[in-house]
Amino acid sequence: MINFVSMYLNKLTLLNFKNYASAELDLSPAINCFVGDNGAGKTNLLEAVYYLSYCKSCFNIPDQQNIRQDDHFFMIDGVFNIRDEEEKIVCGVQEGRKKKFSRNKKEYQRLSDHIGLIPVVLSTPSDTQLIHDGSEERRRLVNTLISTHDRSYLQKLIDYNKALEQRNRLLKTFAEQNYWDEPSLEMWDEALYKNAMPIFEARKNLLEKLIPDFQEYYNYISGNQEEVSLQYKSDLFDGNLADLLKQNRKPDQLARYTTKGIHRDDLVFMIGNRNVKKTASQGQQKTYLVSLKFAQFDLIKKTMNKKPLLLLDDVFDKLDASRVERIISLVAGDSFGQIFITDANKVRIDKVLEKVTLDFRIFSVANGQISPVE
Ligand SMILES: Nc1ncnc2c1ncn2[C@@H]1O[C@H](COP(=O)(O)OP(=O)(O)OP(=O)(O)O)[C@@H](O)[C@H]1O
Repeated sequence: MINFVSMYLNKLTLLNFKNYASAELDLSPAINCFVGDNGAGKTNLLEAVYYLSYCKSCFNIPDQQNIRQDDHFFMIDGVFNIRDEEEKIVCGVQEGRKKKFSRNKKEYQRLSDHIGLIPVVLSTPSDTQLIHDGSEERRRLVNTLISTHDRSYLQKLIDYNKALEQRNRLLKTFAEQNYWDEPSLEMWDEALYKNAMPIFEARKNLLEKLIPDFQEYYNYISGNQEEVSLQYKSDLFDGNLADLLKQNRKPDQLARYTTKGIHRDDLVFMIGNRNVKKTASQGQQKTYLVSLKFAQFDLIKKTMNKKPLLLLDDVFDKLDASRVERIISLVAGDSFGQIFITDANKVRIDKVLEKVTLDFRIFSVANGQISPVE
């Protein structure tokens, strides 16, 4: 049996963070539920926990915008229990100053040194962007997942993107000035295909691990109602990039950009033989995305030997009662660690928790005030 590193957030203190002037929470090591009306500040609490893990907002909101309106700084203070030791993580942002991030009062010189200490997985309604937005969103997910355990991956991606930018610039110049210079193009080809192959292999490996777990979760949550698939699409399945670039000189010349490569990679989300984006119901889309997050959770758990904190924002909305029940039976089992759940529907949360045997705490959230529900 694997012994995962024990890890949970014991106490969370906020000062001037979003709609919280000040708040202090003593948390359960198992399940924590935040209930309250729309706009009360439930998601803001999950965002604060996310900050303590990734040193930034989960919604790409600039730090300064998270300072409470009319205030000049915010502070998020988390007391964790990691391997039975107390660890204090503090994030402070002051207007016009560099963000400060510390562990046990020692300030980090590089925020990247902190990433990985406390992994979290967040499921939020805005995950639907993965389905509805362009392929860049889906590549970002894959890149984030790989870079959590492969530090060299991001550098290869940066090098690839730099070469791609230069090559595209060259193709544009050729077209505008009506000439063609094969050797200077070949120089960038080499930088592209050298980096493309390991990136392609890393993505292929990741998806080979992720897809079976994802399908298993989807089947379980949906009660085996639908068959799902997730497919990795890449030009590199058609041959190596060196050959593809050579074969596509003419299309590149006409398009004025590089038409083949891993910058075009995508994930195809299907239920049965239908594309999720076009035909899946909101509940099916939700099930798809939540299953993907759970598979992501398993992957991080296996690679880092830690159970990430699981943040479930409004996860039950749009799901029928049996799907809700199966999700809760999953997260309240042994496989998961500390969980944070938000819901605007208190009745649903009470019902969901009826069968839970783990320790849980419910907090009522209203206008940036939090109170434990006895
Ligand atoms: N910098 C800020 N200063 C003050 N208030 C802010 C700031 N940023 C966001 N808010 C407020 O936080 C509230 C949104 O909180 P949050 O998204 O956590 O709500 P919620 O309880 O999750 O709602 P829902 O159920 O609709 O998802 C809004 O009222 C918003 O105005």
